Amino acid sequence: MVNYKDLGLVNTREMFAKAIKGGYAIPAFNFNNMEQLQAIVQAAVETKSPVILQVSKGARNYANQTLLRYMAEGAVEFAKELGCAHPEIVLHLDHGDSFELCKSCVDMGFSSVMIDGSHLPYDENVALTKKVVEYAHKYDVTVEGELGVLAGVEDEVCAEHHTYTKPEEVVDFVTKTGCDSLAISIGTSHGAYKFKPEQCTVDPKTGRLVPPPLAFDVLDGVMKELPGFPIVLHGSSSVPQEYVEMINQYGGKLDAAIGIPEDELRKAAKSAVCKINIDSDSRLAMTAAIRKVFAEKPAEFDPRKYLGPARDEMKKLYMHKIINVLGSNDKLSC
Ligand SMILES: O=C(CO)COP(=O)(O)O
Ligand SMILES: O=C[C@H](O)COP(=O)(O)O
Ligand SMILES: [Zn+2]
Ligand SMILES: [Zn+2]
Repeated sequence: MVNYKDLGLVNTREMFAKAIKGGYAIPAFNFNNMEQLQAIVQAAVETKSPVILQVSKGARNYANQTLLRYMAEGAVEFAKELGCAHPEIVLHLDHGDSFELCKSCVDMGFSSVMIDGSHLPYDENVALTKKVVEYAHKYDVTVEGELGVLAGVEDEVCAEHHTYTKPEEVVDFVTKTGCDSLAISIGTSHGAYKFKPEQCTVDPKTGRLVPPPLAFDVLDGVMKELPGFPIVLHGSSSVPQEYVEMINQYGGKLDAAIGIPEDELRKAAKSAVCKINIDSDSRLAMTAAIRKVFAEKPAEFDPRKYLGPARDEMKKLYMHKIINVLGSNDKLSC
């Protein structure tokens, strides 16, 4: 049993309270490998931003949960070496799907866990979330629950349509479970194909596709029911078209990849939305940079020569999100 406090990590409680008050959102970036983690920490330190490091089930299968935990512990020391004496780093389980998984993360030093019972019948979601909260709170680990279902593939379940969160359920859910934050469904979804082209209009200036707006009325309804309660948005990559074009230019094939416009995320970040999840954009930045090196320097075979540029591109992306979209920069004294 390791407690996250001994690893220099923090939970989300104060972080979220400050973010809601300050009208910004904390970036929750997924990581699966060293280069992503380095880029996240470098970006957070350079912008003086708190940050949430997210580990998904896929990441655990790919990189091993224990190794990722030690990497996150190393991230705290790395941030200090980079000049931030008091970094605020959360190690969070993304889309936990069982009590046992959440418990094992709490026991190995995660400071925050998500229990995603959103695909279960309401009462089962309540019971499972409550059980995780009761365990996690014993160790001061914060818990994210979820109500409403995102369209697309989520937690190995595929939903064709969004089921928006019902504002009339949120007070009951939060009261019964005791969760610390709530992920909601308002039209975002996971991955790089969030909208079909036929759902979009065309911007006459750029010729690019503009997706339908998020259901801000649902978010407003939730905030009215739960004033000041921390809300989380999953599936919030914006799928920068520069990266899609770069990938396609250098031999990739991404057709009609469309994300959430950054203006909508900016608007959400100013509200009670205090955690915004971004994974796909980092994958796109990494892939674009690697493809460029492969295309331009076909004789290169030292991984550092393409993973290095990929790391730089991801860092640029993370800094952009922090400074220009979420507004979480300059929140640490360091
Ligand atoms: O929600 C996410 C992780 O939980 C990531 O969403 P994206 O696929 O939009 O990056
Ligand atoms: O929720 C989805 C995250 O982007 C994690 O994705 P993953 O399961 O492929 O690691
Ligand atoms: Zn879910
Ligand atoms: Zn998610």
